[in-house]
Amino acid sequence: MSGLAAPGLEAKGLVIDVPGRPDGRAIDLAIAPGQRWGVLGPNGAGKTTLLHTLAGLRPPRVGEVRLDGRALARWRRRALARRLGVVFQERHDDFPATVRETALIGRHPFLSPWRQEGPEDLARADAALARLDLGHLAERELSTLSGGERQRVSLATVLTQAPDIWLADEPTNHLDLHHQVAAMALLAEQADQSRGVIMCLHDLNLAARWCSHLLLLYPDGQACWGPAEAMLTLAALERLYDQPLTRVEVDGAPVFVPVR
Ligand SMILES: Nc1ncnc2c1ncn2[C@@H]1O[C@H](COP(=O)(O)OP(=O)(O)OP(=O)(O)O)[C@@H](O)[C@H]1O
Repeated sequence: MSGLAAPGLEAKGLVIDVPGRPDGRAIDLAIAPGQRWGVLGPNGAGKTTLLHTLAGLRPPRVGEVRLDGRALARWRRRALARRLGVVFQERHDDFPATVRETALIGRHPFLSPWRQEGPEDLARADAALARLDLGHLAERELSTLSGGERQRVSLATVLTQAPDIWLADEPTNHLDLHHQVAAMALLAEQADQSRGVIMCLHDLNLAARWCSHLLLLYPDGQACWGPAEAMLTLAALERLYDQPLTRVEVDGAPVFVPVR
């Protein structure tokens, strides 16, 4: 399913629908194959709302989202589910399922209603679980996992799906340092395979290190976006978080440290 033809997923004059908030600035951007977009903003800025709107899970207030030039509203739900993969922030659906059964949900958009998963689907799920260091937990009930293990199952489920566009809501949530880097490396690898990636992040330094493009989302509906290096200015980030910062450089990449 890789090999997405440009322009990928596009926001056209998009205003997300955050109740009680002014429209602010309409968003116009394209998540092209190979790009790694990060969405930054304080709590409540609308990052999750934006991601869900881009995934077609909630309607925009104004404007539209297009995939391959066609409005999401004109896509069949199932066709969209094959192309867009969402890593949700926290899910506690908690209907009984093992880790492997959960990863296999990634194959559901590709199965006809009467068809069970086959050996190829199982192989994809097991490969994804192995990639996320979850092979030894494949038979475990999801409800027994730690927060970080659950987060890795969410990533493994979308990896099993292998969508053209990844929409990841805080993909490093609950992850230890090693697995944070592994998750970002996985998303970078997906982009390298001509997939589009957009992720909401709270960690400025992961964003600075791993994102090719950034969208800064302000709580009043204002927004700015562009190539990461152009967005990573001290003034813009301090205003975004209402927090004084210091900028240093490590291995040629900027690192932002909060000033106490
Ligand atoms: N159904 C709703 N009714 C009223 N307000 C809502 C509703 N859903 C979301 N909101 C509000 O919309 C705003 C944006 O929420 P959203 O979850 O998109 O923010 P976020 O940037 O992802 O935040 P966080 O960093 O805390 O995850 C928040 O202020 C939230 O309280």
